[in-house]
Amino acid sequence: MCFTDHLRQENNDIFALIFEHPFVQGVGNGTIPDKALAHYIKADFEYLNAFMQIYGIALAKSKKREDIAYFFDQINFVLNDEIHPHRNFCDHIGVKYEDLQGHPLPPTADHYIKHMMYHAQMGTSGEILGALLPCPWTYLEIGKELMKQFHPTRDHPFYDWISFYASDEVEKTTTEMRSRLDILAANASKSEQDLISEAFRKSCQLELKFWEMAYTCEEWPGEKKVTNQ
Ligand SMILES: Cc1ncc(C[n+]2csc(CCO)c2C)c(N)n1
Repeated sequence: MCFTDHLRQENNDIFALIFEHPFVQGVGNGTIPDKALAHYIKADFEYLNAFMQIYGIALAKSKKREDIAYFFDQINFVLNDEIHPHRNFCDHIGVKYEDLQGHPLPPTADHYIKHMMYHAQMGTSGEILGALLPCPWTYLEIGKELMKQFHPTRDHPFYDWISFYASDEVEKTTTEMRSRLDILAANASKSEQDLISEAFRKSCQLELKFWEMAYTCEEWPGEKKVTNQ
């Protein structure tokens, strides 16, 4: 068993909770309150900006041309392809994408991006990938799980969202990140491997909490608005 197989096995409890979360099940059966969809897109637009910045930090720390090219391609993917599933949600609720951009991150999304930023700034390359991997991996499995459970056809309201995440491109992104992490972990000490596992598990848990944040329209308490600083 390779390192990332172990990670997947150790976090099976969280993957299972994600698949059965009411937001994720609501994507499958086409019923999610509009409010929750809007809350999700607002937070996810900012999350994807942060994700690209983290790839940028990883790129800046890369020495080999091939690694630079890898992070560059991943930024390009998030920038130009990840907008399609967002547009699917926007079209469904009849809201312009632009109106859901530039909003402050709710607490859970704020915590998640700061967790990834921490590993990007303070950790090894393995730790960075450990913190990033649950992002494509949980979404790929959600896409496949919803395909299996609901067999959506083109007339399903979230057909584009589900088929995007169940696609070969997202599979390729996940497989490539896994193989890169497997190589780094194979050359890492036991204590570094433990740090990678810890970063991976927290990101899985924060993925689950992100769905909950969107479903409950989580906000910061109090009257004064916060910013994304
Ligand atoms: C909270 C949250 N987690 C994961 C994704 C999915 N996702 C984000 S970036 C990316 C590509 C990675 O190279 C994928 C698959 C999302 N949209 N929002």
